[in-house]
Amino acid sequence: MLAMEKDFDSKLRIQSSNNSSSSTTSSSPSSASSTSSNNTDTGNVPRSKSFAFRAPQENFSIQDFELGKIYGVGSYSKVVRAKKKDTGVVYALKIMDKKFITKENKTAYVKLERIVLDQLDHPGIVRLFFTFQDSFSLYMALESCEGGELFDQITRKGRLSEDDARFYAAEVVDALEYIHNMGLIHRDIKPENLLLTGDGHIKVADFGSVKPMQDSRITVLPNAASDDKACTFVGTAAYVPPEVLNSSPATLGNDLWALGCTLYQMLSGTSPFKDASEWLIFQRIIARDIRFPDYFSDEAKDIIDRLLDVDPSRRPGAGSDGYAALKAHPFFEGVNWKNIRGETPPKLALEPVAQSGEGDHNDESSMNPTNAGDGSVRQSDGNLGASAAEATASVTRLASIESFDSKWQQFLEPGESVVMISMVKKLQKLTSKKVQLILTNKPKLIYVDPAKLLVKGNIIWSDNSNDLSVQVLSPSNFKICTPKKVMSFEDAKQRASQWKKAIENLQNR
Ligand SMILES: Nc1ncnc2c1ncn2[C@@H]1O[C@H](COP(=O)(O)OP(=O)(O)OP(=O)(O)O)[C@@H](O)[C@H]1O
Repeated sequence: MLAMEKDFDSKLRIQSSNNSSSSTTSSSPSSASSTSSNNTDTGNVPRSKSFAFRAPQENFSIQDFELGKIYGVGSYSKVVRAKKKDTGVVYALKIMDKKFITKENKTAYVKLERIVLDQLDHPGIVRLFFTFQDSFSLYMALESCEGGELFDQITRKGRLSEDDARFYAAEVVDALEYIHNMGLIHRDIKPENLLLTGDGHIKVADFGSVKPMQDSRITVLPNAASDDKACTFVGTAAYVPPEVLNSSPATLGNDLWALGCTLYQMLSGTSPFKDASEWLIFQRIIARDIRFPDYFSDEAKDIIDRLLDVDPSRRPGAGSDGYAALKAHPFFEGVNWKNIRGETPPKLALEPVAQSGEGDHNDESSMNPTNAGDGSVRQSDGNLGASAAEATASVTRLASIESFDSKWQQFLEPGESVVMISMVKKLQKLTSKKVQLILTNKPKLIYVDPAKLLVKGNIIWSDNSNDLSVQVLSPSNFKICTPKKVMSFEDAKQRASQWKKAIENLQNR
């Protein structure tokens, strides 16, 4: 952890020029909007090995901020609304626990996101203003997106009108054109990572999976590059293109496929390759099994069909004429590409009032910055109407395909399918045991001894959260609570919140 702190420090203090002025001019959201532009010229992007970050590392402490609600919890971070006490400026503070990041080997991802966001300057991309750290945590002060996730808008509205979907898709296209021109592949485009400003404009977020292409204009520090380990993919199951499932290297076509899936989801309310388990989702993707609802216009069907081309180089935006082909598609007719940020956005659907558990926003432990990275329960995840398949498809890795082995089928009845499955550790006071935890659409929740292939426990299902609930303690650790028993589990793939979501979605189905 110390090494990481030093590493961050040294990388952040390479050059002092510009920094003092940038810290006063660029560390507030208002200055961001004045400097933001659609300009894809990278003249202002430092390209040498030694450079000063635009977003400086400040000597702030968490006490300098008044913390508000938790915007959300990621696999290794927590994002909290935070008002700087002296200036009154509101940020989205991304808090990462150093110990956890180091333990989980996420250092390279954190550095990469930091350095990439630092060099991106576009109104459609979440801006990084400054960073700071203390002994326990790293903090990134991001532009606060008060409108929440596009995912929540789709969930609250059921589905979007074609005009509204066109507006959001055009803003995403505009930001993606910039990202691709900078030589980056985002690799996790999906409605959860498309945030909205308070007035309803799109901001692309979550650059933790970003991949710089060979000719990238972005300067990447040593050890900050993301890796593509064999047998894993980066991204989210429901939005992954078929070539990635066949282990082809990432191209910008990945993002265009994901854009097609996202547009489909805006118009229909669900992603195109929806199914009861990741395994089935992958099968659908490989078979390119797409069904368009009747109410999709011909233009919408056509653009989605083209974006979901199995050949990544034929997706509009990936060809030799670049984004011109995508922007000229009849679906986008009438879009004023020169001034899309000047258009009036769709009206935001507001958060439904007080679901149970919503009061946790002010829960002291979740507001305690030293708990950063503890993966406290994601607050308003807006997922109540979403299917369990989609919830479980989120933030999962291809490695889980291997755990979806036919040997688990013997624990299913005919017609029953797996919603979520993980090799987890069942923690007891002094010992821990590896078990296969299996959630099915019945619903049924069992854990199985993986060596003896014996059911070791059947957790009595209840749709009532008083009788069955999941408590997330960290990205990896969670408890399943029933009136008689509390069972603790550790999921090495950090899917604690996904387990919670999957179980709750089945309870709310
Ligand atoms: N700038 C922001 N403004 C408002 N909310 C944000 C902002 N950035 C992130 N969030 C919210 O916080 C949640 C957690 O974000 P974070 O970047 O930590 O992880 P993630 O992208 O959700 O997940 P993962 O790291 O697992 O891919 C997001 O889902 C989003 O809803």
